[in-house]
Amino acid sequence: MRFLDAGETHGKCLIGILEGFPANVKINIENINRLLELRQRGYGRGKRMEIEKDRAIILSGVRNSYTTGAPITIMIENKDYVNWQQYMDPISCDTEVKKVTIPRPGHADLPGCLKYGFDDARPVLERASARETAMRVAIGALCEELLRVFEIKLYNHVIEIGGVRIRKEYSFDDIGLFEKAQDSELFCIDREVENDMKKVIETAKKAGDSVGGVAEVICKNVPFGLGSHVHWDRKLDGLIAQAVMSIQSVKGVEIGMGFEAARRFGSEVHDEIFFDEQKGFYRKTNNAGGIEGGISNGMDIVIRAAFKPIPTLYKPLRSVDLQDLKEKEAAVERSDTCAVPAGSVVMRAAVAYVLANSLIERLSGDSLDVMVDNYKRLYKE
Ligand SMILES: Cc1cc2nc3c(=O)[nH]c(=O)nc-3n(C[C@H](O)[C@H](O)[C@H](O)COP(=O)(O)O)c2cc1C
Ligand SMILES: C=C(O[C@@H]1CC(C(=O)O)=C[C@@H](OP(=O)(O)O)[C@H]1O)C(=O)O
Repeated sequence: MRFLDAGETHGKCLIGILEGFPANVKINIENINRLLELRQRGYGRGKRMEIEKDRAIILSGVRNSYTTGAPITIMIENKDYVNWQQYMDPISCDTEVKKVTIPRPGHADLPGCLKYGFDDARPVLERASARETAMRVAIGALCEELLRVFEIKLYNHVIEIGGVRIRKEYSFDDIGLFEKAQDSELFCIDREVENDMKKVIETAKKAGDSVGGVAEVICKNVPFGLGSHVHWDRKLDGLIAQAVMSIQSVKGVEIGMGFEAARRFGSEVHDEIFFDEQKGFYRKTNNAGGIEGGISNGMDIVIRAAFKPIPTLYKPLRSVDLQDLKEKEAAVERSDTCAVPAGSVVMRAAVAYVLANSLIERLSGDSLDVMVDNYKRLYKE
């Protein structure tokens, strides 16, 4: 598969085209809209989320709720466009009014202007904005529709915000815990700690500051054999890392034990191999996070990402005006204070896309029936 998404944060809409998705997969549009709604939630979001009500409008590639194998086009409307058309209309608009000439440290403003030769960061931030992640979530949700047929399920939750970390020890088998986390304001399994996380966000907001954090995605029931050890660009861990790292504000990606493995002895890290007539090969631990040698090993795939704090600060950092090269306070745009919960949903979508793509490759699927047959042959016989 491949997908392309387009659209500016204050433009008319977002468009995504997903090509190579197999035919005959039943799509429940409500599942897609539910993930879109989850992405909009999360304590610490700004005023924009009060304007938008993201809904996926499918324009092609699906007929009577079944995919046809043709490219799937999705549109998500930007409700804020009515307030921006005079500054964003593709053919004729006022480009003098919404100029951003003092780049925000940490955003794409300065490198974007330098690279594209602009003295106004408006065209840069319009596309760099994480508004675009709404489409990535719609695409990922579509991929989850395929993964669900093979009982592969993904869960996202937040484990740390601004240095406040969940205290709870949890098992990846406790699915109820992760499902319940979706009902909380920060997608957190530890309600007590969640209050402390909210306090950190409040403190940042009052100070005109921002906070980041860490989110985790757990993928259950992933069959062995996705990805490959043979080429660098087919390694599942590499593909996941790229997809997750490309999310706005992600600065670190871990799989399984991640960075902690670098501090331990091999005997404390590697998951010993056992065999049982019923279960086949199995492990008692999953420090590898479900991937060895770039190939899924049949255990849960566990990914964590570190999100840096939001770059727009209401109490701005120092910057330099692109017009007169004088030191000034960075520009302030309407902004979130913390986007880690939303980021966890985007992360889940990014991983869903990679897993669906690898599954299609593995089960050589132009249509779902072929994939199901191949799945049975490989995993059930
Ligand atoms: C869901 C989400 C919402 C975000 N909201 C904002 C925001 O309101 N203001 C802001 O300055 N950055 C926001 N960001 C982060 C910027 O988009 C991001 O820092 C910027 O595009 C630069 O990319 P980089 O952080 O990957 O270097 C958000 C990120 C995510 C994932
Ligand atoms: C629009 C979304 O997030 C936006 C991401 C974003 C940024 O700079 O990344 C800046 C803000 O944009 P605005 O100035 O329009 O409020 C966020 O609201 C969204 O997540 O759907």
